[in-house]
Amino acid sequence: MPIPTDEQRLERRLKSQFQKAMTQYHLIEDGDKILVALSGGKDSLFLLEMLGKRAKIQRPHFEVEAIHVRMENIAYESDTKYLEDFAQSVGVPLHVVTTAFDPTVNPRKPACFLCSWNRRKQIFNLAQQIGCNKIALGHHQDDIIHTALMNLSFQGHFSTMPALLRMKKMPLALIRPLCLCQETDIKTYAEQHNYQKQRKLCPYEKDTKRAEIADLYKQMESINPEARYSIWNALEAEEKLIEY
Ligand SMILES: Nc1ncnc2c1ncn2[C@@H]1O[C@H](COP(=O)(O)OP(=O)(O)OP(=O)(O)O)[C@@H](O)[C@H]1O
Repeated sequence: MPIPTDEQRLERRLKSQFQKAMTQYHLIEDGDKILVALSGGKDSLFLLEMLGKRAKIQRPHFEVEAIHVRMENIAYESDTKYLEDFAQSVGVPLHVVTTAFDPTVNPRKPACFLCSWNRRKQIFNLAQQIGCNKIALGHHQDDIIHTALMNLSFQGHFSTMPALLRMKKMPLALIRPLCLCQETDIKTYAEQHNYQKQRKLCPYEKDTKRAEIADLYKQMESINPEARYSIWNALEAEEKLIEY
């Protein structure tokens, strides 16, 4: 048997982590209709590719559509044509929705909050309109760990963005199928597969606290290369990864 190349090993690892997340956190069931939230970044592109390809396999049988939300008043240059072609190449219909928000209406709410609130609203509305029961987001394991450290440092509780979150007020669940994948692996995969980078020009984007926490986490990993697994096991043990 030929020895697999680094590229093949990476692809196998990512696929098996994706598969493991699906079963371990009960992310996908037969008959699901999933709406992938596609920002155009490497993570949600990779998520779309994985779900699009997985949907072609017999069991579980599920359908996939995607949404990309464009914020009219933010100079976030997403190449819509590229996203449409990408979605088509993995056999997923893409909905492009354009919206806007007024940052002056409620000056006490930061622009980032208003922007993401509006984006979420569009995603939830479309999911319900087209009969989706799940929304898939492109957060990976590093995002989930950073959020846990943020909540611990600033909110005074141990919690994070769960892999599966069933909404209480509507028949919808949020899923994060990349929750076991590491950011560096997705980045390398995206480079190997020539994913096109989207240019972000958001004037409001300066979440310095999150960037500082990401640096802190790097330091933790340099002290203990197993820190990732330790934090993840703690989240598992405290049942923070599935919310019914
Ligand atoms: N404009 C958008 N349209 C649709 N979904 C979005 C949009 N922006 C973000 N999302 C969803 O929210 C997730 C987290 O958003 P975030 O801004 O942290 O990601 P990103 O760094 O822009 O891109 P990505 O996570 O895709 O690499 C994305 O992975 C995606 O699923």
